[in-house]
Amino acid sequence: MDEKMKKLIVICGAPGSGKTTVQNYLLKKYGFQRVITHTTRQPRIMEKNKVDYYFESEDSFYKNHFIEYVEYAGHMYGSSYEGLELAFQKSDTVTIVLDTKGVLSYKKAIKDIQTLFWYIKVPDTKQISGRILKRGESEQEVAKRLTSLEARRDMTIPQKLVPFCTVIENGVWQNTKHIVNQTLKDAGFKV
Ligand SMILES: Nc1nc2c(ncn2[C@@H]2O[C@H](COP(=O)(O)OP(=O)(O)O)[C@@H](O)[C@H]2O)c(=O)[nH]1
Ligand SMILES: Nc1ncnc2c1ncn2[C@@H]1O[C@H](COP(=O)(O)OP(=O)(O)O)[C@@H](O)[C@H]1O
Repeated sequence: MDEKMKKLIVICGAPGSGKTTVQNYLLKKYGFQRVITHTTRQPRIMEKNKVDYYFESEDSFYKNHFIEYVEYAGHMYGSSYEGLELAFQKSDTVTIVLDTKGVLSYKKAIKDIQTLFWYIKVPDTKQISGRILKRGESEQEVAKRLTSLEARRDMTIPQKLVPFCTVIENGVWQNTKHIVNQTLKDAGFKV
């Protein structure tokens, strides 16, 4: 594929802010592909291996060729060169969900691809735990993730991301869809 055709949308934000919901909207409405990343955490009820993540053991995780990897709330997460390549084989625009630390590493590593960076923000953070609980996780699990150092860091946009990251407010979903469409349009995507 011509490198100039390739486009990447990097999505970050707090747990439960709607990163996956926004990504799924992009896949459904625009036919973009998602970059599947790797994790050592257990799959949630509806999650499937090789669709939502490559679910890895502590050993198999380190066998991948990572662009970057992080520890987040006690589990490992990493994005591989293979995952990115596979997504680009299927579409010239792909999206990836990362934590905010991974965004900085990714930005440094991937320089030849036109990239949009989005930080998903919930206007009222009190809504977050309610939204996550609807996803079917236990209250204990949700509490552990939300109180982690990484989740607290990602609850607001880190200063280093401000110069290049577009903040997408995810309050009422109907409005979010318009914001996403408009943001793509502003970036020169045909919508
Ligand atoms: N740096 C990095 N972060 C990742 C990767 N894959 C997922 N994440 C992030 O890891 C964090 C935890 O993800 P997850 O367990 O799915 O929880 P969620 O944010 O509540 O949906 C989120 O901030 C994801 O964006 C990766 O490959 N690299
Ligand atoms: N605008 C919204 N209004 C209400 N619920 C939402 C909205 N956006 C996402 N959700 C719900 O919030 C929960 C967390 O969203 P999700 O996309 O899984 O978050 P993340 O990937 O950031 O952890 C899901 O149950 C999802 O259906």
